[in-house]
Amino acid sequence: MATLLDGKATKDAVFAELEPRVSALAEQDVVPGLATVLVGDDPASQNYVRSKHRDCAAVGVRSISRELPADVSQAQLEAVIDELNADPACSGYIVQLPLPEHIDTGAVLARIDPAKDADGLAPSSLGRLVLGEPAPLPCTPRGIIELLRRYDIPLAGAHVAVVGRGITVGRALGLLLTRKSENATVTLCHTGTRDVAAETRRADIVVAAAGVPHLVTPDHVKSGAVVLDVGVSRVDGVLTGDVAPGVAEVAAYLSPNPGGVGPMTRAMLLTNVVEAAERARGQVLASRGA
Ligand SMILES: Nc1nc2c(c(=O)[nH]1)N[C@@H](CN(C=O)c1ccc(C(=O)N[C@@H](CCC(=O)O)C(=O)O)cc1)CN2
Ligand SMILES: [Mg+2]
Repeated sequence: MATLLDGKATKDAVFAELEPRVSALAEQDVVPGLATVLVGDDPASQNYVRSKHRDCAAVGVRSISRELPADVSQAQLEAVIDELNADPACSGYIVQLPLPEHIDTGAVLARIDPAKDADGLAPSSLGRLVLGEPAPLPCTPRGIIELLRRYDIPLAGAHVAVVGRGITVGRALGLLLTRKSENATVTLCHTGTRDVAAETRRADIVVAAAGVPHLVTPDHVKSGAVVLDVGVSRVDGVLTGDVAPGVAEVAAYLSPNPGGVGPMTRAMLLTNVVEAAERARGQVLASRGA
């Protein structure tokens, strides 16, 4: 049976490491602040936002909540973005996705001050990632890499098959993994891929992020591979991942869903916020010549 990659325990370890950094900022009268923008009343999104606020309390980060009705206009939503961009108590913020259909999501993300982009999903942050320039990193891909690193699973030279080309996971993960610091070789599979199983069977690491319940079955995975289940679907109200149960008998390591990459996404969000506060503090000191 595969060894489970425990995202919850790893998130707790990341939080324990953040606490002294938050204390060091507090000694300089800086309290990092994370704001969340939630539009509408989707229960899953409400749940994710609630857990982000709980995480803030656990680590000593101030949290700010903006909740807007599902029929909010583009202009009203953008006014909230402008407020957060100007709010000195907010070190970083996220706009919970997905947004309602009538909202131009790209325009909203493009309006986020890049210095406050806690999600790393603003176009300027993704552009900087493509160019190899420092930028906040998208939380789920960063969480995947951090989870592998903490279990000593090597990426350099590894063949990683990513299934799913969404911006929040698959496409951004491909960019992170092919940086020189990771040096992995990536195959990005999507709905146009002729034979997904043939691609994943060649891989040392399979990341299933398509949002198709139990898409990855044991015959998609070579013996001894590492498999991360990232996709989220609800089947009869039950959270169901992209990885079928029998995969645990073939893989050497499995990041389960729930309990794997989801908690790591939360851990990396708090890390991004603390880093944003540290950067902002560094800039204030530099401007004073300190
Ligand atoms: N602005 C963003 N929107 C969304 C993101 C994102 O990174 N930024 N990702 C997802 C939702 N998400 C965070 O926002 C998220 C999803 C899941 C989890 C998590 O910890 N899941 C638990 C299970 C929870 C359950 O039972 O429902 C787990 O995997 O163990 C955290 C964050 C889409 N939107
Ligand atoms: Mg839209």
